[in-house]
Amino acid sequence: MGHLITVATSLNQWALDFQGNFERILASIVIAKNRGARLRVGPELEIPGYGCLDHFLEGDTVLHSWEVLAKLLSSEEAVSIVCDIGMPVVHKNVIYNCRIIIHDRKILLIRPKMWLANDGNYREMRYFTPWMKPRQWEDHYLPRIIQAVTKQVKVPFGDAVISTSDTCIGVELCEELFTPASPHILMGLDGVEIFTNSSGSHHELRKLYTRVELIKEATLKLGGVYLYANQQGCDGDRLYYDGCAMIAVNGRIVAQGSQFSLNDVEVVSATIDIEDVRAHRSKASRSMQAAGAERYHRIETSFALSSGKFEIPGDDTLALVERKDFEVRYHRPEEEIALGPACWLWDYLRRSRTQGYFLPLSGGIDSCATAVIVHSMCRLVAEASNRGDKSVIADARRMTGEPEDSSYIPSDPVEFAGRIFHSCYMGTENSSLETRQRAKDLAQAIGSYHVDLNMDTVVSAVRNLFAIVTGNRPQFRVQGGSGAENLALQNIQARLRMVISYMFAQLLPWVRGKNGGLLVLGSANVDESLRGYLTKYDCSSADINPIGGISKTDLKKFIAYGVNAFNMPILESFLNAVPTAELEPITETYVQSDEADMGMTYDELSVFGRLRKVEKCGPYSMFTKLVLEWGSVLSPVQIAEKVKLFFFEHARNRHKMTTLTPAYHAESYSPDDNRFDLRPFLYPSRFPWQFRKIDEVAAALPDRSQKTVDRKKTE
Ligand SMILES: Nc1ncnc2c1ncn2[C@@H]1O[C@H](COP(=O)(O)OP(=O)(O)OC[C@H]2O[C@@H]([n+]3cccc(C(=O)O)c3)[C@H](O)[C@@H]2O)[C@@H](O)[C@H]1O
Ligand SMILES: Nc1ncnc2c1ncn2[C@@H]1O[C@H](COP(=O)(O)OP(=O)(O)OP(=O)(O)O)[C@@H](O)[C@H]1O
Ligand SMILES: NC(=O)CC[C@H](N)C(=O)O
Repeated sequence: MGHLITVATSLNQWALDFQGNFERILASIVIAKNRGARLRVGPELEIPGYGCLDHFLEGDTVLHSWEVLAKLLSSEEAVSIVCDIGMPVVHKNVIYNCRIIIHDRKILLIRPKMWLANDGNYREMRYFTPWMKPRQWEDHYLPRIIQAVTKQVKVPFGDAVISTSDTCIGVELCEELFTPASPHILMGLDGVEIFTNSSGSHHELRKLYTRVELIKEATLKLGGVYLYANQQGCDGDRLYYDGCAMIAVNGRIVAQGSQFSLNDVEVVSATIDIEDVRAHRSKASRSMQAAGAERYHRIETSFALSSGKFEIPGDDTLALVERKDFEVRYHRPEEEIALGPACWLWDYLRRSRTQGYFLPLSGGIDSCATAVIVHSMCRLVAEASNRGDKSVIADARRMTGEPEDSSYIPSDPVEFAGRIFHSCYMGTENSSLETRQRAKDLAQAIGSYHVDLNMDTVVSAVRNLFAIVTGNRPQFRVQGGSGAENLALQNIQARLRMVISYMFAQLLPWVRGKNGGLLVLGSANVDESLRGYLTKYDCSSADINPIGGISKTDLKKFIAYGVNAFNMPILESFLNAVPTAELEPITETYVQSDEADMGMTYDELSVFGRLRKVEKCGPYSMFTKLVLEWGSVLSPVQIAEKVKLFFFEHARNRHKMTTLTPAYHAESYSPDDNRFDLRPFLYPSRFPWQFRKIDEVAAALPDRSQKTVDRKKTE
């Protein structure tokens, strides 16, 4: 038998955008056929989009999905190729997450998902029921709109495989690859040689390694071809699906698509010799297991994926012949921050049909990181436009108010930023020249339309109003005011910045002679949110936040990376600056620093954050873990004090998380998503029971910190 040309796709689907989703699926089929492929695999639930969430419970979503499938089945494009397409199907009144395998205007098989994703962001059990009958199938009676096209009344529904005249294809859905007893194992032992995997898998920093290892492992022991398709882009929520379609053969990745890209449709192909799979499987131990394996029902078809005779691939496909030396590309976490949130911001902007972004730019690290991510977005737009990407150019023209047929091409990221990105420094008498200048310099390097204003009159107006109404004039601490007065005077500055931001975001396009409005960007990072070190309804309240799921430690590394990657020396000065909110008057003896104010360093805060979110520690288990981690530098009693402070602040400020801005989901934990982080927001924040236990254990433990320091001194 000859070579097989196989493809896997990444599609930028959008939940409930049936028209757009249909067009992208069709475009991917056309590209696959042009490459000579006879099997096309698409992402999970690609017809309605993976992220429909509770809309999966609406009959409309299933109805419109069938309508789209009917159009695909009747299209010329989808003839002479096997297509594996995803949508929800109601079978005997139960909703399943399905793959529909079609060929030449017929449905061959509907394969429901058997192991659903239900952790963290995944809530498939809320909408779907898993298929509970392994290796069994039954008749599914088709809706009449499909019967009219396929002339079939009923089709097989269940856990079966497809037998072509040259090989056997088995279907796997996303999470099924992640389970210990994946379906591909039994299917492979029963002679399935090609596995398709249709995924709706989202980006988290450093996650690609897991996915790649699982795909390699799936075919290393078993032998086989694995076609991995995934959604790509922001489909209407915090998640960014990070594409990276892949093809693996016998434990090696032989083709890989982009992880982050502005492409709407990407098709990854490889030409494979199926004999390699057979050779890989000729092992006695594997044969013993295969001989005793349970059988799968085969849906028999007479078409073939290969030509049936040996032939040298043509010049156009030769380049795709599986390469033994292919190396998987991984991005460093800093690059992931530069690219993932940037692509997400682009999809959000074009899909919301707004005219750009507005960012309160303070001269500090967090809003700087947000600005650099917008810069990265502008670079991606310029690269795509310079490559001639029509859809990116059309979107850019629309959002900048250029006519559709104008000659405008956003080929320069700085010029483009000048049109769609607006930054604003909102100074008060407490602001320093340094932060103001840093904000200005950064805005200049990025090209944003920058506003530098003073808002003291606004702050004084509110302060005066309060004094007139109550007869009391609050003072800062350095002026003799109480803690409550000091805090209220700080918070009003921070909170007024939010109000001013929305005014400017709404009207800056008008000032510049354009229509529409801007989206306000927030820049509270995950650690500060967990600790509650922010003012409720200050600039942490915005429309969307690209860095809300990212820790301060990772953001600092990202800015350091940006110095060279984006050729921006100005970023150095952000890294070297002492973080301060500049909300209080500075005197010769009093300089406010965030770390002193918080009672912990940002590095310590990131460790608390990791233990709280990833390792799911309560106060006591965090204390015991940190005694092991920090015991050589801090005494158990010192660690106990820090842990108690963190939990006290976390609990006391938890109410702020109920109003945090929706943020790009970057780690396994999203502080802002209240569907995701189900916890109360009124806590006994002094945790008397828990803290007493920590104190008792800390007092009884030996202090090893001093000994280590002494030993170091003598070394
Ligand atoms: N249990 C509860 N449930 C629901 N709501 C509750 C609540 N307790 C207070 N509240 C509400 O929350 C308000 C208090 O919260 P909030 O107004 O945020 O004020 P608060 O947390 O008291 O102060 C803000 C903190 O953030 C710090 N900050 C501000 C700005 C920038 C930076 C920085 O450098 O990054 C730091 C500032 O130094 C201070 O420590 C109360 O007035 C009340 O309205
Ligand atoms: N002077 C300012 N001008 C414009 N925006 C500001 C100013 N000060 C604060 N902001 C906005 O409020 C947010 C929170 O301010 P805060 O002082 O708490 O800094 P932060 O959380 O450490 O962030 P950053 O590192 O950006 O300063 C900032 O990220 C910024 O968007
Ligand atoms: N849609 C799914 O089944 C995704 C689940 C899988 N664990 C992932 O993160 O990719």
